[in-house]
Amino acid sequence: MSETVTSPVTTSPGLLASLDPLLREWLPRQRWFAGKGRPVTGFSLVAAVELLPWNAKLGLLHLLVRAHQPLSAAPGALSHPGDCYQLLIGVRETLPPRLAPALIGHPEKGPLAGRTVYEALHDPRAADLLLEALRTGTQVGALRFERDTRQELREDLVPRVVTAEQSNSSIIYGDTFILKLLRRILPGVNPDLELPLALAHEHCPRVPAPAGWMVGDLDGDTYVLGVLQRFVRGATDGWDLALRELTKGEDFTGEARALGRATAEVHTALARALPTVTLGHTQMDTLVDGMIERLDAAVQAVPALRPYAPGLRSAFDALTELAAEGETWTAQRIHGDLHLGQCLQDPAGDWSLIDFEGEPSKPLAERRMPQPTARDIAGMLRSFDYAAHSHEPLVSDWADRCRAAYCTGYAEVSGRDPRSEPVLLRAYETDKAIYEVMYEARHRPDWLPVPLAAVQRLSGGIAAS
Ligand SMILES: Nc1ncnc2c1ncn2[C@@H]1O[C@H](COP(=O)(O)OP(=O)(O)O)[C@@H](O)[C@H]1O
Ligand SMILES: O=P(O)(O)O[C@H]1O[C@H](CO)[C@@H](O[C@H]2O[C@H](CO)[C@@H](O)[C@H](O)[C@H]2O)[C@H](O)[C@H]1O
Repeated sequence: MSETVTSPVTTSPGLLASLDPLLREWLPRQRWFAGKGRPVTGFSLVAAVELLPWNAKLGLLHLLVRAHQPLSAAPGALSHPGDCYQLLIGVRETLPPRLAPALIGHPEKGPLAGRTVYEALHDPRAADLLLEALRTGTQVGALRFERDTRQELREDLVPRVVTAEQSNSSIIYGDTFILKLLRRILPGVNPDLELPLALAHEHCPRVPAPAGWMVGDLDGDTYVLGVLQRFVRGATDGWDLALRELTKGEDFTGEARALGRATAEVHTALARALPTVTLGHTQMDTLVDGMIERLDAAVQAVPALRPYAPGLRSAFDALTELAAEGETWTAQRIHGDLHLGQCLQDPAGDWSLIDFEGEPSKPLAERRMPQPTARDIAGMLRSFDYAAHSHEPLVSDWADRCRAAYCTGYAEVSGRDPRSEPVLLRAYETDKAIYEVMYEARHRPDWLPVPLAAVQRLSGGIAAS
């Protein structure tokens, strides 16, 4: 039986006070929490909606809360209202054993005292309610659920939560749809909805079409909160597939070439759907300035980069020189964070690209700027290199062959071989490798040798093959 919203009531701030001590503990432990390393000192409520009344047998609260954190981890640093997060909080007397892992805690004060609160995504009744709200196009308080009525959305799809590590949280419905609930919420147009919608409009089959979306209307701003998308059934992601083929000693160039074709199909459709611009020397200088700033910051943070800095810098200077000589480039909307893990292969062998959110740490306006397609291509070239380096023993020419096949596939569809612009490609690959050095130093120090090996190669001036 499907759940429906019973009480479109905006909830009282007393509820947040009741949850506050529990959330301070729970939030920083979540994979998707962006403010790691700094304590949460409190919350302010941005919006709250009771999807089911909190004092009912099953209560369901939709909260947008701003976490207060000090700007640095230094003792005594002042706390500020920081990132805004989307939370779906269930309230029950007691939790059934199957929901025990979702426990947030037992509030001691305020209206929720004595009850049990938990992460409601894991509760099929809450998941059903979200699907039903999308199906029926419900509006409740500041929350608006919308759908593409051309796609059939059955009400009996059984939900299950995605347990893999991810930056947001997703629920799969009956292996037919997947709902991604964005966790760190920003006002404005979100490319994770904008680009798949634009691609669906262009009938691009390489990106699963959005079937529904969930937004919040707050103080004149719209916040994208969730996207329901066709689920690619039985899919394997490109990263897992590449590692599997490496282990078996199988050739991956056929897949790499197909991935190049898929990327070009998506780029071509995006260039049709959304504006493109020409980058002259002023615009290219601005892009290069960003690359140099990221290099400088990375050298400060990771001293192992220092010996390579001049060589890396030369990759950026070469681009500036070309721009000064009058060369121009086309920029368009791109994926923005493309790597093998963002590519899904279905059992028929067809590839789809997912996760158009861009780099989550960047502001939305920056993520939505037109950019050279070389940026996405460089991301994939780096990914083949990563895959080769995670295999023992290192198969030295595996990445080179995949990288070449990917570029060949890309050229077959787009008519432009990325290798014909080696200076641009080297600059973007260098920028990506520097980003990866920072990422690995922060999150996975064991992986640091992988981008550092690329840094060594790129600083020697060897362009992508
Ligand atoms: N349309 C889809 N079909 C099948 N699986 C998907 C789909 N979208 C996402 N997934 C799975 O969910 C995981 C997380 O999705 P993703 O969009 O990358 O989320 P996040 O932004 O949280 O990292 C992916 O790695 C993939 O395994
Ligand atoms: O998947 P996200 O969008 O959160 O991207 C971040 O994490 C990625 C790792 O999970 C990281 O990707 C790097 O490692 C991958 C292998 O694990 C490799 O395929 C990528 O090429 C490499 O960049 C990504 O950089 C980071 O933003």
